[in-house]
Amino acid sequence: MKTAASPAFQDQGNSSVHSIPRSPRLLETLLANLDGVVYRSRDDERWTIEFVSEGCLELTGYLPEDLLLNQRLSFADLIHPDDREMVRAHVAQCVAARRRIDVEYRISRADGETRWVWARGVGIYGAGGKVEALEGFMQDVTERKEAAQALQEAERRYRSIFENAIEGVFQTTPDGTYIAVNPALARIYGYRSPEDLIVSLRDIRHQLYVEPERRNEFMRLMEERGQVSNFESRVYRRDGDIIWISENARAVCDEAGNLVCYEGTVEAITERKLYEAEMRHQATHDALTGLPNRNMLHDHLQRAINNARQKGGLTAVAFVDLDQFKFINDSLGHQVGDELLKTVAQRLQSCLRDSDMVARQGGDEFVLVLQNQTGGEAGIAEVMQRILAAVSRPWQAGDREFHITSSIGVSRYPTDGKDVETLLKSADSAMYRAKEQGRNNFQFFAPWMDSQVSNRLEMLISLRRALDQQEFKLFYQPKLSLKDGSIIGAEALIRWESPEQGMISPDRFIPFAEEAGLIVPIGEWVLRTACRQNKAWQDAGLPPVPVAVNLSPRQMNPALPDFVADVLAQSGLAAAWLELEITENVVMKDAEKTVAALHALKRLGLQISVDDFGTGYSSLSYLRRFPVDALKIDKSFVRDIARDADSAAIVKAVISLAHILNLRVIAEGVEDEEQHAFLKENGCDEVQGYYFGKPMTAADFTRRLGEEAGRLGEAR
Ligand SMILES: Nc1nc2c(ncn2[C@@H]2O[C@@H]3COP(=O)(O)O[C@H]4[C@@H](O)[C@H](n5cnc6c(=O)[nH]c(N)nc65)O[C@@H]4COP(=O)(O)O[C@H]3[C@H]2O)c(=O)[nH]1
Repeated sequence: MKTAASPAFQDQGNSSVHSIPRSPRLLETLLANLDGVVYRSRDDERWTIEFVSEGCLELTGYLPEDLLLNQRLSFADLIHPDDREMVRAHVAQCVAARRRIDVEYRISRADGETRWVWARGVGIYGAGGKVEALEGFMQDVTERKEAAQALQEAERRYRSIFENAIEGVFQTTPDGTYIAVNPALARIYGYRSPEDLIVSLRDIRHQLYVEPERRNEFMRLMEERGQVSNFESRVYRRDGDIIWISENARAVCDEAGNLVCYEGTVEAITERKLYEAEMRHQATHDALTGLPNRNMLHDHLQRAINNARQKGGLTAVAFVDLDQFKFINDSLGHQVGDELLKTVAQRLQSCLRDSDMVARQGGDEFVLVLQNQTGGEAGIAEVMQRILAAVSRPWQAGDREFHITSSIGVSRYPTDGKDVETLLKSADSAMYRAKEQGRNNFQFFAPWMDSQVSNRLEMLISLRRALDQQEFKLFYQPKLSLKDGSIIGAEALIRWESPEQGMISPDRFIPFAEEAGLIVPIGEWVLRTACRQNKAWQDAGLPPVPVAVNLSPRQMNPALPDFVADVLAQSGLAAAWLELEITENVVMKDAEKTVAALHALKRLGLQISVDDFGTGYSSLSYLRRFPVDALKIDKSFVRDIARDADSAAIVKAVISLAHILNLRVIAEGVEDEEQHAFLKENGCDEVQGYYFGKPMTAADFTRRLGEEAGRLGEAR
């Protein structure tokens, strides 16, 4: 018996007050050994203690005597101030309702520590029904309370994670109904709440998965491995939208190993999927036209070859190149060029079946792969005709209308090549053949085309050699006055005498030389040669005429005026006997710089004419700003003068407007008397064409000038 903690008892000596009778020893021992305290208090403001058992010291740190009749402190003082009101209300309610007191609260121990206690008790009622005392038992439940609180906290935390997770969390039965889901899953699947999802989504296989087999696959993996990771599927949201999700889940089994449910997480990955698809698309498609690019073309063609090898059938590869693309790009700018490429891409697609492919190979080149051509060559030819017609339909850029044509080369598997590279090369060679044939046509590959200089690399090597080995020649074509038919000039036209292929026309190599940057040295050679030749004719006493030299857009650089001055000085030719022919697109391209360069050239004293007039897009009024002396009407208008009223009207309009602008007019490509008569009648100044003389060697032109001198002499 701990004397210091001996039970305190205050006999009230009042028979109306219930009191614990003086206990026998057994009861005392029992009370002393209780893990808690037995108490009796008055139901007054301070809950004055009348009896408290020995455990008081251990529970509160105070001796029973300290509390007895509030000697040191009252029972109310012992209760933690924050809980006092709650305890008071609870006790009052219980007493009033004659219920058992059952309450948990904190007390402040003598050593300052706060402990949780669980107090139970009853009101002791007197004869009048008035409560006389409260009796009960109180024990320390701090450990249980803290454990419960920790559990609650842990649960709260997990619930918070569950409720607030960005990922969806679920539990489902193996037969596909939801047991529990979190708000995120409801959000991902488009339901109002987790409850809404659980009641609405009853059949996961069919209501959720776009491909119901995914559920089978999910179950199979679960059976085999007991889990799935990064399981990606397309699913329906409540509103029918389709999204991508990725699931991580595991099978939950009971102790006996029986499957209870599946639980896991769901991540919405639509954006990532779209991004991945976009990346894949970018790697395999051309950004401008959206068509498959070179990489995809190669893969596709390889598959087409494999297919044709296994199953037979004719596969064709068509190389489509736009004829005037460079010109449009240079003169109208890249934006218009881009629009044109997009238009052509759409038109090509519209000519093909779904199983065919059109890819952009680069620049203005497109490649078509036509599989399983049951119609044979005739069928392919029909498709090519359709494509030529579709590409050449007029197209609109802003408020202007344009025309463009294409040249197509076709190779066939297996006749023209058995692998991707060879088929493409053969189609490319055939395309060059189509260009040579006058453009706006298609050609099937033939083995002899391989020996032609159709490969660009070979072309480049050959052109460089041609410059070094002096394989270029200048021909001269006479220009005549329409007034008296006299020779009033010569146009210098380049020829390439290739040791392997004989005479090659400039149409075949000039565009390539322009593209490859070789036009500058070639152009310099032309200018020197023409000036030297003209000076030689003059020195030989022949009638002096200006020689006209074609200038490519690439030559229009700031150094050109100095270079021309230098060439004139070296050759000794007076500037008045040199004429430079620039095409319309040179004029239009970078107008400010061109105006400056043209003025500098004009200051040297030479003549400038605008070539191929009418084929480009410059307006006559625009020409007012340029210091030019003459316009050359393109031969395409001259050719059609007699047949086509529009061409005749254009030629007439150009002549009269040029005269208003004080410019000379030269018609080129005059081939017959009818054209000659029309031009003369309508006031054209000069003519050039096969009717008066084809381009000829310098020696032939010397003779022609000699005859002219004789004729002039006779006339005098
Ligand atoms: N159908 C027909 N054609 C006729 C007639 N009369 C002349 N021609 C041809 O018309 C072209 C006129 O030259 P271009 O329009 O400047 O067109 C030239 C010019 O743009 C370019 N070119 C020629 N030589 C040079 C050069 O030295 N430098 C540059 N940059 N380009 C050149 O190559 C183009 C073609 O030259 P060529 O084949 O010599 O073709 C020449 C000439 O042979 C005719 O009555 N009927």
